[in-house]
Amino acid sequence: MLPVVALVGRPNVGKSTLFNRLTRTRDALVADFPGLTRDRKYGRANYDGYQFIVIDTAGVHGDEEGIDAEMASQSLRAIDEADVVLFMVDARDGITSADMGIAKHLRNIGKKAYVVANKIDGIDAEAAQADFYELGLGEIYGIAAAHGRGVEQLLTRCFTPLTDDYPELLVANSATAEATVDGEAVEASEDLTHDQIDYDSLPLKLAIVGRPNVGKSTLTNRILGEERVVVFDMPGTTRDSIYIPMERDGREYILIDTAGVRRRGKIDETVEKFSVIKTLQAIDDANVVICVVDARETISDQDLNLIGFALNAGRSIVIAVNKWDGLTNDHREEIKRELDRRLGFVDFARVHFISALHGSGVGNLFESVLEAYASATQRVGTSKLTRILETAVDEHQPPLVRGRRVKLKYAHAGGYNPPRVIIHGNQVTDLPGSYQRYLTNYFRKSLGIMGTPIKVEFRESENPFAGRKNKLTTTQLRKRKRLMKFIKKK
Ligand SMILES: Nc1nc2c(ncn2[C@@H]2O[C@H](COP(=O)(O)OP(=O)(O)OP(=O)(O)O)[C@@H](O)[C@H]2O)c(=O)[nH]1
Ligand SMILES: Nc1nc2c(ncn2[C@@H]2O[C@H](COP(=O)(O)OP(=O)(O)OP(=O)(O)O)[C@@H](O)[C@H]2O)c(=O)[nH]1
Repeated sequence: MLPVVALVGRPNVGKSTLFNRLTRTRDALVADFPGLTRDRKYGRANYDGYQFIVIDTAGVHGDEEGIDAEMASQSLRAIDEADVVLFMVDARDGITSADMGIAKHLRNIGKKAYVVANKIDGIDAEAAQADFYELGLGEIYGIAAAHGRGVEQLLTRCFTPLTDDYPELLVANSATAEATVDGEAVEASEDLTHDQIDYDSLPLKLAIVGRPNVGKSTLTNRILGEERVVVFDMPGTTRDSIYIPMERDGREYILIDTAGVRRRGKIDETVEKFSVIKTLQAIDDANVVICVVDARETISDQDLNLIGFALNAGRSIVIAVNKWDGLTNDHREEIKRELDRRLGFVDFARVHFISALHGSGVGNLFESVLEAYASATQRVGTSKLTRILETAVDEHQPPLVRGRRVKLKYAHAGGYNPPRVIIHGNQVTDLPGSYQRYLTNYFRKSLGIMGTPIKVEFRESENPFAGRKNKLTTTQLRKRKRLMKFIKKK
């Protein structure tokens, strides 16, 4: 599971700026659920070797009387869901009464909160920070969210106590990239791990996610109704999903149920049925995600954000358009056109039209689930990948950059789940986006990859890290050491 970090503070202290910095990845997609979450914004952060879920809250306003109500309405919920609270204040403004009010709440709740004094750029940071000890929440961490200063130290500080509880916190993928600094060792060992795993005999973890009311429970029950089931609750907080082992055609699965299978006498009306955190955790924990959308409603931004979150997390996906029963042909054609238009960014995912209620199309879903899983876990050797690269280049030469043709030399596998292909060559960082997309699609087609994102990365043949080592800060070195230790342990 990924740990959850909540950003709280009064308006304008820089919460959104920090949120954007933390959730920015190369293909950033923020899971934003307006309407559902009443002003909370959820994102998946992949920052500086750490991955976690971050919640941005709308600011708590300054008026003393309103604080309780506002904190209760949304910030409190975020704090409740979080493992770590970052309480942001404005280093330039000094303490305000709103800050004092929030601090009081945090002290009462007793959850670990770190006071983050933002906007320390261009001012006497130490003097400005000193002010905030009065909040009574311990050490003050100065940052400039807009420039990134201090952010890494802050994260290292608040995550160090969590690394034992949350092994997923440390990113294995970016560790691979980092670890090439020290040679081939890590990449080789990652391959070894992958090669040692017999994916076919592992239970396939399958999450069924979607907005409220799209039919997740109906689908889960439909799938389970046909199978022999043992239901068990993972004990813990409300944010835990239910894990249900099942068997289908001789293969083991674990269904991760975010909706809660209907069981008589067990429905607690007070618990919010739909939880974004629960959904995001389930996606993260799954091998394959079935994203359920409602055919009777237009595809919403929330649907797209869920799908985007799954892709960003590198998960394989299958899209199930539910409630396909009882629609006229015209209506169906219209829905299909709408889907084509809005789901272009996941054109590699299979789309199924199903009726969870009547069961039609549900069996076929599993074919795509297995196909996506096989795509994500397949093994491909360097020689095959390099051959594909050569054919791609033969068919369509890379462009000239500053009068020289970009040279692509060889390709190798850089990771699995999702598959990563690393291409080495000269001037590769100058390759235009269109050619990078051409190569990505070419690899996808040649490898027959469906339902899973594929990442193609480029490395300069000369050691791109040469001379960089000395420039790493001590914190970076320490973190790298920890990452290496973590990878070796895995
Ligand atoms: N100088 C400086 N300005 C910053 C920094 N971080 C944010 N700001 C500025 O502070 C202002 C508020 O930033 P936001 O990120 O929108 O603040 P917020 O806390 O999300 O505000 P609400 O959305 O109203 O709650 C913007 O004008 C930012 O450009 C920083 O590190 N240094
Ligand atoms: N016509 C039709 N209705 C369906 C279908 N699947 C589900 N429904 C109906 O849609 C409603 C919502 O279904 P649920 O399975 O409770 O949806 P959910 O996604 O689990 O909802 P939450 O638990 O609130 O997140 C119910 O009234 C179902 O009977 C379907 O395939 N066709």
